[in-house]
Amino acid sequence: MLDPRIIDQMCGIKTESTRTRHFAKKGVGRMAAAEERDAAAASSLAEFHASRAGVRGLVESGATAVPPLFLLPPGCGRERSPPPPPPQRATAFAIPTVDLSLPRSATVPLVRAAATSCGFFHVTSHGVPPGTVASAVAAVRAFHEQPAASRSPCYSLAPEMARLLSEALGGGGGGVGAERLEREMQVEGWLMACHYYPPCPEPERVVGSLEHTDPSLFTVLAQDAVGGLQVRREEEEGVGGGGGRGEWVDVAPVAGALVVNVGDVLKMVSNEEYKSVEHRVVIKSSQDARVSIAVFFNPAKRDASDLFGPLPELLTAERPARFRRFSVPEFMRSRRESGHGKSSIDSFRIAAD
Ligand SMILES: O=C(O)CCC(=O)C(=O)O
Ligand SMILES: [Fe+2]
Repeated sequence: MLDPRIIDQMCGIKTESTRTRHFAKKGVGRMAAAEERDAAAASSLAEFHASRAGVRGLVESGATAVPPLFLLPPGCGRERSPPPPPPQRATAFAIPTVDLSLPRSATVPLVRAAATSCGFFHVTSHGVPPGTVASAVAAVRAFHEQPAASRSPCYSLAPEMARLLSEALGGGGGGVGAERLEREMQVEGWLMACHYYPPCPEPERVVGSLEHTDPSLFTVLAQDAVGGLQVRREEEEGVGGGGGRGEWVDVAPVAGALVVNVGDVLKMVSNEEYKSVEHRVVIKSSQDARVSIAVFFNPAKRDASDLFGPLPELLTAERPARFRRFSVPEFMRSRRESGHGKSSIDSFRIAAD
């Protein structure tokens, strides 16, 4: 059994390794080696995904060494240093501690000293009951430590959705191919938002979440039975598309179903074949709190030089590219600049003649 800390490290290393593979791609003259390495890495990654057991599955399979997939390539300058020899005596680095029950005149200089020296500090007497933290930690642990048979569908849903959305692009009948999106951008779920919408005595006077489009490729959402998710329906174009027109309609929860919605990145990559629809959450109940969990799937290729745009095979004389190419950092910057939740894709739109 691996130490759980190693699992965490493995998760961290995986992310780094994905990024480093993209750096490797840029080495002119070492292209063949880099491509070979990429192909090998892609096939190990595919094998890992096919196991449908996640990183924890490696632990359960009794792995005693970190598979190469999770290691940075040698010479990239970002490898982890070899583990130090076992210490003769405990040498744990102690970050400063700030006891929040002390008077302000004491905590301010302590915080200043900590923040200006090592930048990390513990806070104690913070008022958050230990049981509250423990129950949040236990919920995360319980999810990841379910039997593999219960967890594995979670790992397979995302790649399956990416393949389906890809295959359905370009007029069906195979479309652009099931692997196209994965090849173009390497789809990964790297952000989860857990929402809790408390009941409200005057539900009609508030919103749980303001109208927005998701900046993702696509989002998978689990919701309980309370309801409150609404999408903006535009008459001319079917459902959605933003622009602040159209009527809000409820997306009633369906027992056992998950909601999938297209995000702004996929709208642009699909050259607007797919809609990224404005949605919001209203409060439906003065009695029941609502819980939802959104997982946002995005391109793993997030370097400034990884450019995406409408897939070339979707472009025709009648339907030329509607968006210019963009990188994920550029897209996220434009999203921040356009203000919370506002779609910024119009700044990438190519004006029609
Ligand atoms: O809670 C919901 O149903 C929607 C949440 C949402 O739209 C989001 O997290 O982007
Ligand atoms: Fe959303």
